[in-house]
Amino acid sequence: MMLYSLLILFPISIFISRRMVRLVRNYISARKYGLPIIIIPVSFEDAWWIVLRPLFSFIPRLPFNLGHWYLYTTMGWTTEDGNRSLLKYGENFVLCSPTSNVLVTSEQGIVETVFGSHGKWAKQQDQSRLFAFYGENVSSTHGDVWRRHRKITASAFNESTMWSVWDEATRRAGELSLVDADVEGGNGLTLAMVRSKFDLLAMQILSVVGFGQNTDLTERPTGHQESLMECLGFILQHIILTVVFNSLKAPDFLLPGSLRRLKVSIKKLGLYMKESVLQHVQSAKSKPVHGSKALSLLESMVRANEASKQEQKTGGPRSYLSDSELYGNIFVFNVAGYETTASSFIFALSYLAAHPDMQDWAVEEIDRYYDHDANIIPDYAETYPKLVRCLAIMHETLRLATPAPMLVRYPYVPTEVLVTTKTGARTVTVEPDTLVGFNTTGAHLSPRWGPDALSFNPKRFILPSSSGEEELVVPEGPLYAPFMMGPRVCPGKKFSQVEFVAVLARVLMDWRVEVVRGVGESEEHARLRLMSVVEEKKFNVSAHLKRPEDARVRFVRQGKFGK
Ligand code: HEM
Repeated sequence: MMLYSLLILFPISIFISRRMVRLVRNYISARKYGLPIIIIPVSFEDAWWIVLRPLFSFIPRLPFNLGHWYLYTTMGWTTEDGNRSLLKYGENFVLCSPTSNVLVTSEQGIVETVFGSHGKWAKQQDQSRLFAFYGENVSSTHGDVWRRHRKITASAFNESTMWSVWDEATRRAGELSLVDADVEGGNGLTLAMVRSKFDLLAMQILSVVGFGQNTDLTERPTGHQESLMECLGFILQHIILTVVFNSLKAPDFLLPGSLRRLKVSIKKLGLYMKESVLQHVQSAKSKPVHGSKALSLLESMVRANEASKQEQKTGGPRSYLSDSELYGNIFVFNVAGYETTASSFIFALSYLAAHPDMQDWAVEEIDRYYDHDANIIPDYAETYPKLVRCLAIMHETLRLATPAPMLVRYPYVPTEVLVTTKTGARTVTVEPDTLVGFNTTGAHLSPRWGPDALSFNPKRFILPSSSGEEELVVPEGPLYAPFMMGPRVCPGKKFSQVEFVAVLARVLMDWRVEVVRGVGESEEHARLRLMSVVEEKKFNVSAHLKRPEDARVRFVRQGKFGK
């Protein structure tokens, strides 16, 4: 018995001692910044902790605030924290763990230095390569390789793509069924139900615009066991499971059903991508594109790639993408574009249900520019630029519920940054083993936004222009950066904005979204309750509600389209 205890306790004590030594070393190094230090015994960089963390969910409830560190041990902790740490510790502080130090910042100068340039600061390797299992891509690469990826992939996000996004999003949103059988009884839909409807919508739009697959959800081409949407959908909805278990080499019979299904979907999606790339390469070689024909992201990318191959200089560095890099990129477009946009829909609709005055304000704009014929899709170039209130609603939603709450970088070599501390500005050297984390949530909810920083007020982004028309004014820089800034700014920014505006405008033409009251509950109380549910967020690839079952909204037909 004694021997068994020793066999177990010995490695554990070695493990703990080594971590203690590293913690002390990192603490000494963190002190040089002159900033508040939060000591955390484990970090979001410890892969084993990510798996075990849920087992320790009791820690925050420990007495005397002993478990305050638990919050900071997950990548998206700022989603839960809101602006609390910023108010308590300031715009700069350090998370010190045995694994590394993270300099958390929302200070303009530091963010501009670190995220504004690509040369000296890199994305954290482990994180950026998570979704590279189909191939390296624009998100997983750095330096010259990244430049090659970015050049080819950027060509996919052109104005003709935006036309497709607009048309597809408007059409799909018009087909949405937002009533459930129980709505007659006045129960409406839980926010979880609404999310799953808009998740599906975002996925359908991506699969059409991304792959050019305008097929039924379940249509299976000859030789395929699953439709493209089925396997893409399954992977995207189980993305964490995919990342964790994709490399598992265990035989099928040892795996639970969901993992077996995942393996099949991963393989099938690979097959679909291979077929699509092959087909587009052949068509790029044989058929030039005429006029403004809208191409899918994949097709545009393949065509730009083929053009690059033609221009390749003998002996020069490779200027085009390999097939696996094409697969890697189209997959990462789907991962990056799906959760982020779907999450914006659910938060925006919840805010609008809780703020009927803002909904009226948006509908007033939509009424001005939309024909009341359901079959007419308004012209993208004519209409989209005018829907500034709808876009302001997206910006306000992304400010309050940003899907990318903390972005991290590390310097390739020891690099100096100017940091403001309680005693004034000082230049500090950031070592390559230290991360700089941009606390976007803190910046978005900072008191710099004024006394109503925590309120939903999309009007803050609108200014009347000299011509009397309303103009969208979005602050530039670290105060508001949901799409990031600098050279690695999100290439799908406009894609998601066009999609959001098209969907919101069409949904609000058809429906009015209202909060559902509990028995004997006042309207005012129901709205406050809805907002309390919306304020409790957690991070899981993007922002999610912690209790989406605890609030309901009802979509009431507006009948403007005579339905
Ligand atoms: C509300 C919607 C969206 C938000 C808030 C968002 C946000 C972001 C942010 C913050 C980054 C920078 C990440 C980093 O540097 O670590 C990023 C990168 C990226 N996004 Fe988006 N995104 C959205 C929609 C989309 C869409 C629709 C697509 C594609 C269809 C897309 C594709 C990408 C790609 C490929 C990157 C990596 C770019 C690079 O590293 O050079 N995103 N996005």
